[in-house]
Amino acid sequence: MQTASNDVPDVLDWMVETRSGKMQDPAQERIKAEESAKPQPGATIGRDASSDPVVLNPNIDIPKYDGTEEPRPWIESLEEIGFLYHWADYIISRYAAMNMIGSAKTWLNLHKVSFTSWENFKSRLIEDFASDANKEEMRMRLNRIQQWNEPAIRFAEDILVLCNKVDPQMEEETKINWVIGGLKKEYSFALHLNPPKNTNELLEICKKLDLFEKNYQERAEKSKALYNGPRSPRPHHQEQWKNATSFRRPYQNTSKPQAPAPRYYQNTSKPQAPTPRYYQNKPLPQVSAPRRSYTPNPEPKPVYPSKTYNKNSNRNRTEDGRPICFKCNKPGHVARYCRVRFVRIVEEDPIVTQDKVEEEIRMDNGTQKSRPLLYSDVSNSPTSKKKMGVSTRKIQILKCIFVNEIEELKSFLGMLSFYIPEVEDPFHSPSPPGLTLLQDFLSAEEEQQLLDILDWPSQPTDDGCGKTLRHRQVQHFGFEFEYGANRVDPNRPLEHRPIPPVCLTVLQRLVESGHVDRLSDQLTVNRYLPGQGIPPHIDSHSSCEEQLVSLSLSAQVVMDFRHATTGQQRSMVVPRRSVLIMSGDSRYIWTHGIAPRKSDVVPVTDHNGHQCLTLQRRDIRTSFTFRTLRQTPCRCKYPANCDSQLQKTPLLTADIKEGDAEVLEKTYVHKVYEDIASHFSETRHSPWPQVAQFLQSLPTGSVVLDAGCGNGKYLAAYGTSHLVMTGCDTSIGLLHICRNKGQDVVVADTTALPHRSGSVDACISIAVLHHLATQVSWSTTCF
Ligand SMILES: O=C(O)CCC(=O)C(=O)O
Ligand SMILES: [Fe+2]
Repeated sequence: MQTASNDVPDVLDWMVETRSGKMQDPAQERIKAEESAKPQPGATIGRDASSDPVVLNPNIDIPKYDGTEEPRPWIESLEEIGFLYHWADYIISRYAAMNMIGSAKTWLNLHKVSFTSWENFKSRLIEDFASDANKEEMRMRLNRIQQWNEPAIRFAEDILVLCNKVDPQMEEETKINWVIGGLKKEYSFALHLNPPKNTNELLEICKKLDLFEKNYQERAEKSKALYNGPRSPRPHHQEQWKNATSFRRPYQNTSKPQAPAPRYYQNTSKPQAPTPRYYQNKPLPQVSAPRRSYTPNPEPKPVYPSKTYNKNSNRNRTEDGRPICFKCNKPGHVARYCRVRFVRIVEEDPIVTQDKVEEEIRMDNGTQKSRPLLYSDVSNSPTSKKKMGVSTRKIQILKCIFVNEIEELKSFLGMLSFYIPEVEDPFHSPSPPGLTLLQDFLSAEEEQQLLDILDWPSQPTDDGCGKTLRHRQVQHFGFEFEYGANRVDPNRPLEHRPIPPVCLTVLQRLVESGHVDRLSDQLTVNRYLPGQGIPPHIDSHSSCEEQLVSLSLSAQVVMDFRHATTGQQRSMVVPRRSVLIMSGDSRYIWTHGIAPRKSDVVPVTDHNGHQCLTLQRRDIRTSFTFRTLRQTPCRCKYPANCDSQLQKTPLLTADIKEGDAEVLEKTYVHKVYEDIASHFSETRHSPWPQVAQFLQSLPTGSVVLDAGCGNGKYLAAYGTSHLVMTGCDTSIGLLHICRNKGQDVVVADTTALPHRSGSVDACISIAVLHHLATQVSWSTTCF
C-alpha cells in the first residue's frame, strides 16, 4: 500500500489552494478532519472546506485507479469506504486524488482546476473513462419502463440509482422525470400533471401507488369469474407492452422542459477511444431527451382477446363497412357520437359498485379491452389543457377507476382531471330556452295510478294501444301519433281510447299552477326497457300546439337535446315523477331524444361537495307525453324548420308546372325525409307481406332494384337472400342507415335513375309514387 504522504500536497493543491490559497497547520487539519467525520450534507470538494486540509490516513486500503478500467466500480468502492469512515465529500475527493495513478493521474493534473465538487469530479471521470459499451448499457437501463408486475417503488429506486451513476450531477427534476416517464402510463400521466417536488416525495407516491395496485389486483381477483378466467395483466398494460417499442412518455409531447439528456449518453462524433481519451474534452452538442426503448418483458406475454372485426383491413371500419369509434373501439358509431362519457364514480354512490361497472363493460362487448374507459372528472379547464400542451385527442385513456379508488388516487396524485376537447359538459350548460322541469310533481300514488291504466299486450297490435316499435313500446290515447308522417290525424280520433281521467287530473293541476295553458287531447305513452330509447326528433309543428308535456314514471333517464341548426347539445336528467314541459325554442328548434343505452352518465355531488359525474343503470321507464292538436297553422319563428309554414295550399297535380315539380319534391319530400330519417327509419322495419311475397317468388340470382329504398327494409327482407338487391333514394340520411347495414345503395331520384336500361331483372318502388308532384313525374319513374 502506497502511503499518501508523498502525493498529497501535489494532488491536493487543487482542492486546498484554489480555495484558501495556502496550506494549513497539520494539527488544525486533524481537528477539522475529525469534525468533518460527521456527515456534512452538501459538502463539496473545495468550496466549503476553505481552511481544512486534512491528514490523510495512509493505512486505509484504497484501490488504485489507473484509467484503464471502468471508473464506476472504483468510485463506488471509494464511496463505500467514505461511508464507513463518515467522510465528507471533499475528503473522499482527496483520497480519490491520492489513489489515482498512471493516465488517471495525468488526467487529474490536467483538469484539477476545473473541478468544483465531488459530484462534478465523478461525472467528469465517468464521462472520460467509462467505455462506450458501459455507457450504452447504462443508457438502456435508464431508458427502461416499469414492468407490469414491478412495484413502482422498486422501479423508482432503481432509476434513481441509475441516474446517479449516469450523471452524479443530475438535477432532481431530471431524475423525477426519468422516473415518472417510465412509470405505467396512467400514473406517469397524472404525475406529470402534478409532479412531486423532490425525489423523497416521489418515492412516497410510488409506495402509495403500489398499495393502490395491490388493492386493485385483490379486487380484480374477486371479480375474476365475470371474465371467465384471469385477466391479469390489466388491459392497459397489455396495450403498453404490445406497443412498447413505440411507447412515448407523455411529458415528451408537452411544453414542460425536457429531461436533459445525460451527458455520457449524448451522441457525439467523438473519435473512438483515442489515446489518451481524457484529452477529448470538447463541449458536447445538446440533444433532446432520449426515448425509452423496449426492454424485453420477463413475463410471458398476455393473450389478447380477439377482435370481432378484421384487424388487417381498414382499422376505422368493420368488415361490413361500419365505422369503428376511435374512443371506445366499438363499431357502429363515430367518436363524435360515442356514448362513452368521461365519468367519475364517487364513493358514496351505493348503486354503482365495481362489479356493476365491470358487468356493464363486459355486457357492452364481451371483452373489457375493447372498451378502454376513463372514469374520471370531466374537466374543461383550460389550465389542464395548457399544462398538457398537447392535442388531447392523442390521449389514450386506458384506466378504469372504480368506486373508492378515485379518492384514494386523488389523495396523492392530486389531480386526475383531463381536458377532453369537444366534449362539452352537457349537464352544466344552460338548458334549451323554453324547457321547464318540475321535479317531484307527481306523488307516488299518482305515479302508481297512472301506471295502472296501462296494460301492455305481449303481441303488437294495430289499434294504437300497444305498438311495439323497434326501440320501445307505445300506446296512444285520444288520437294516434303517426310516426311515419310525424303527425296526428285530427280526423281519426281514437274513440274507444280517450285520455284517462287520472291524466286529466294531473293536467288540471299543471294548468292551475300556470305551467300549462290548456288540457291536452292527445296522449302517447312510451315504455322503455334499459337499452331502449327514442331517436332525436322534433314533434311535428303542424299537428300539435306549442306545449308538450312529458311525465316520467318508474325511473329517471337522461334526455338529450340538440339545436337543429347550430348543433349545440345539452343533456338533462329527467327524474322519476317529474314533469318536463317543452315550449318555445326547446319545442320548435331543439330536437329531443333518448339514447338507447343501459346506463346514463349523471351529475352528482361527492362527499366533498364537488360536482362530478357517475354512471347509473337504467330501469324500465314509462313516459306520458301530452300534446294538444293544432287548430291553426304554426307561426313559430323557425319557418325553415316548421312543417306548417313550409306547407302551402295543396295543389292539384294537374296545376303543377313541370318546372315547379322538382322544387316541390325537394322541399316537401326530400328535405322532410332528410330531417326525419332516423325517426322514420325506426318505424319502417316490417316489410309489406305482398312485396315480400313478390321478392321471394323471383328466381335465384335475380338483380332487383328498390327505387326509393328508404332505410333499406326490403334490401334485407326475410327470404330475399337468394337475390342481388340494390337500392336508391334521395335521402342521404336514410342511405347512411342502409350503408351502415352493409347494403348496396346509391343516391338517385326515381324520376332520373342512373341505372343502365335492362340492367336489373326486377324493380320495386314502394310508397314512392305519391311523393311525386306531377303525373309526368309518375310516368317517368323507373318505367
Ligand atoms: O319519453 C319521453 O319523455 C319523450 C317522448 C317523446 O318525445 C315523444 O313521444 O315524442
Ligand atoms: Fe317527442
